[in-house]
Amino acid sequence: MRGDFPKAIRWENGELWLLDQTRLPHEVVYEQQESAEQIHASIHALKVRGAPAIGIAAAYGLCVVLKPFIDLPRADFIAELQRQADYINSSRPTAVNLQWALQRLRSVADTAEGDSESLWQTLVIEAQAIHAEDEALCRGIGVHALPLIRDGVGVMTHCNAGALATGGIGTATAPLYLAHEQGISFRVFANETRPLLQGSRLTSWELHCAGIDVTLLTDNMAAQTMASGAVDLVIVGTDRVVANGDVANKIGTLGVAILAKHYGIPFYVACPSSTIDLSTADGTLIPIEQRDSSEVRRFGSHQATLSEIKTLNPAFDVTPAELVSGIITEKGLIKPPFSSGLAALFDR
Ligand SMILES: CSC[C@@H](O)[C@@H](O)C(=O)COP(=O)(O)O
Repeated sequence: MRGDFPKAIRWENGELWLLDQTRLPHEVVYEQQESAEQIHASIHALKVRGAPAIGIAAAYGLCVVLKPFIDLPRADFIAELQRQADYINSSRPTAVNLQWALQRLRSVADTAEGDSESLWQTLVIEAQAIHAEDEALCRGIGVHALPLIRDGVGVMTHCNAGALATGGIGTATAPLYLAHEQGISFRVFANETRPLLQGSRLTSWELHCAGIDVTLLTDNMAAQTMASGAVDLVIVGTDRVVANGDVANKIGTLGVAILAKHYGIPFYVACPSSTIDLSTADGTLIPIEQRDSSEVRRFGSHQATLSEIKTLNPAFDVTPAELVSGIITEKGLIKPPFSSGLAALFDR
């Protein structure tokens, strides 16, 4: 991946700047985030998106929001922290990294010594640690998934689990970037990902910028492409993996997994351990974000149907564990049955 590729999140001199991903690939514009309402809106509108990136942005965002309160007595500062964290956490329900990152800051506040100002500095250090760790976790995922990318393979992916969705080289894309660096020749099929087109606007753009051979498909071309024999494996990211190995990811992932099963193509999920939620037993308990109907009625900025037509717009679906061939984390590849392998990641 080229060093000058735009980063999703920049923390500079105590300021939070987010790349507005809704304008990609045509415009690269950063917006400074200055209030809780703005941060909430940026996450909800998918200006920053992808599970790890949402967590990082929320952690920095909480620091931005708390800065004006550093003169408060410590107990009042902590009360404000809890209130603002709850508010930012309500911006999107499915990606567990959002609550995970905010919980890390809450826990720091519970244990750190000192007045509100020094507590604020500690929160900033924790947010920076979350960001730096995510960069390392992406690379770790890439190292463990690299053996899957053999010379000549075709890889299908869905949505964007790339650099734009993380603090590093992405999750599903991490082995692709490493394989490309090593001169391995492979081909990527990026599903367009209706309704918000993360596959066409983001994944195909970021892989193309890196010089990776990427072919864009509309979502309804996935079956035919698999049937043609062009796809050797699927790798997707995830917003939440739960204790039994069920996987929530962008709407359409479940269909790709069912197709992969039909054609005997391995279906892998790549994620950092921060996306694993052992407190949720199975996928039926994962909250699925329902988004505004207007996103389905539109194609890009074009109104594609009548505004009175009813729609469905779940932003995510849940792929049952039995359709997943392996879960790749920074610690290695977990094979089914997943419950014990996932628990072992957390020494349980
Ligand atoms: C490494 S990101 C993994 C997932 O967050 C990604 O696949 C995804 O579904 C993103 O959805 P989005 O709605 O764009 O935030």
